[in-house]
Amino acid sequence: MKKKLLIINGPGLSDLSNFNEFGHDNLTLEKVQKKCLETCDSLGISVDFCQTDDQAELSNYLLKASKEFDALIINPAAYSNAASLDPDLYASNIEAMANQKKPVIEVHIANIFQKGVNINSPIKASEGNVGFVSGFGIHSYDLAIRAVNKQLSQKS
Ligand SMILES: O=C1C[C@@](O)(C(=O)O)C[C@@H](O)[C@@H]1O
Repeated sequence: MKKKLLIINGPGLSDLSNFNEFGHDNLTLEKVQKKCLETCDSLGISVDFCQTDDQAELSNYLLKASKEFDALIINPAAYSNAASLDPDLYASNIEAMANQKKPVIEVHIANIFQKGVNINSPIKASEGNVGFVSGFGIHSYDLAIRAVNKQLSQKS
């Protein structure tokens, strides 16, 4: 049976035009989605790709991830530094995945540690299997999918 991957995109990511100034020209979420679907297809992974600006919806997706999916890739976007996000809610769902040894990768289009980028901090989880890819534009997602695929194939 095909492994199931959920890719969640957080608030603001429906419009990627502000990435032009970081050299990721003309990037759109549709292009990112297309690339992800192609990569998953070539690796034999089934994928759901979603975006939300709403915290409640995001936590529903996270709950779904740990119950119904084998792996999660998440771009938390503004939530990685927003004071409004409940960090326990976020961390507990991520850890629910990690506790089941399901790979989780946080991705960012931009390098969030780059000078001039607002201060962000990556997911903090106590379990292993949580990775991080940042700064490679559309390729951040591609790299994350390939890493997830490796981890999933080592498990089976
Ligand atoms: O919304 C975003 C996008 C982002 O997550 C990225 O993909 O590069 C980086 C964050 O700093 C920013 O708040």
